[in-house]
Parts: sequence; structure tokens; C-alpha cells
Amino acid sequence: MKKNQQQKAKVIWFTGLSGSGKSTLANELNKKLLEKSFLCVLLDSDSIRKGINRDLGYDEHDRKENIRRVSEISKLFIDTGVIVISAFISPTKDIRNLSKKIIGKNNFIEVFVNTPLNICESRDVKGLYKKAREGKLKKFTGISSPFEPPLDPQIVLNADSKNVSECIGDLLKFVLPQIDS
Ligand SMILES: Nc1ncnc2c1ncn2[C@@H]1O[C@H](COP(=O)(O)OS(=O)(=O)O)[C@@H](OP(=O)(O)O)[C@H]1O
Ligand SMILES: Nc1ncnc2c1ncn2[C@@H]1O[C@H](COP(=O)(O)OP(=O)(O)O)[C@@H](O)[C@H]1O
Repeated sequence: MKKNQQQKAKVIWFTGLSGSGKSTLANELNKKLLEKSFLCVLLDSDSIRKGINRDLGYDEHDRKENIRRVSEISKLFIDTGVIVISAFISPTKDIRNLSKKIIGKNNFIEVFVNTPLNICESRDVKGLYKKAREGKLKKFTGISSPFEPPLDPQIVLNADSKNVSECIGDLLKFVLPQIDS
């Protein structure tokens, strides 16, 4: 068992549109790191928004508060040596900058899951794009609420042209040297 003193705790922060592949890739990365005996925790919007952030919606203020809380939680984890894997749309530069400020730039690995909107929409994993197009879901990211692609992510995963295991391979190559001491 690798003790937390033997790893460099960082936050591996996935950003991208709904349906881009954040949860899939974050879960897979979590599995791979646990297999390698790293101590890590997965923070995914699906669970966070059902629990600690269940009072928040999707306007600009609430998205920012969502990310602020997740970033503060992430900071507590890395301060105790635990690697954090976070999967949130985190749609704007402003919101991601807030997160970097709380966590600290040197501890923040920004992973952009760069799947184009038309692919995310055709996947429509949760049927939300259809609802958004029909006007039944307001302020939906990419349709009626902005998504600003990150300009300087540490790594970009083209999850439309590469499959999950290729994306994870690229990611591990990039991340392992930064967390293994
Ligand atoms: N209006 C609107 N816009 C975007 N997403 C919506 C919306 N309403 C519900 N959902 C569902 O919430 C998930 C995104 O939550 P996040 O916490 O990642 O969003 S954010 O970072 O606060 O912008 C997102 O999950 P993912 O598909 O996993 O990204 C959606 O399932
Ligand atoms: N290379 C890939 N990486 C991640 N997901 C992929 C990839 N190729 C296809 N998919 C599929 O795309 C969907 C992405 O959904 P999900 O991971 O829930 O996205 P998000 O968390 O960004 O909303 C899943 O059904 C997944 O199987």
C-alpha cells in the first residue's frame, strides 16, 4: 500500500461539455490509480450535486458556488496528501480561475475533454440536449449557457477520435510522473 507521504497530491481537474466523457474518464483514471495503490478520491458532479451541493442550480452564481465548494473540498484533500480527481463542466475561464486560485496553480492539472458539441449532442447520454433544444431545460451548457474552452490546459483529450483506453493511456503518461515521488 502506497502511503500518502509517498505520492505528490494534486488535483486532476476534468473540464468539458456535458457528455464529453468527463465522468467516464475520471472513473477509469480513479480505477487505474487505485490499482497502482495511489490514495485518491473522485469528486463527480453527479454525486456532489445530489449531496453537498443539492441546493445549487445552473445559473452563473450557482455554478460558481458549486465549483468554489468543490475546490475548497479538493484543497482539504490535497493538504492531507490525497490525490483528487474532479469531473465538472466548469464552463468559464472565470470559474476555472477561481478553482486554480483556491487549489493553487502548482497543484492543479487541468484536463480538457475536447469533444465537440455535435458529438456530445448526438451521444445525449442523459437526454438533456433534447430537452434543452425543446426549450424544456433552461441555461443548458453549450446550447443556452456558455462554454469557454480552456486556452491553456495541461492536457487535451480528444475523446471523439480516441477511445477510452487510448485517452487513459495518454493521461497516465502525463499524470504519473507528476504524482509519483
Ligand atoms: N442547465 C444545465 N447545464 C449543464 N448541465 C446540467 C444542466 N442541468 C442539469 N445538468 C446536469 O448537471 C451536470 C453538470 O453539473 P456540473 O456541476 O458539472 O456543472 S457546472 O460545473 O456547475 O457548470 C451535467 O452532467 P454531465 O453530463 O455529467 O456534465 C448534467 O447532467
Ligand atoms: N473516448 C471516450 N472517452 C470518454 N467517453 C467516451 C469516449 N468515447 C465514447 N464515450 C462515451 O461518451 C459518453 C460520455 O458520457 P459521460 O462520461 O457521462 O460524459 P460527461 O461526464 O462529460 O457528461 C459515455 O457514454 C461514454 O461511453
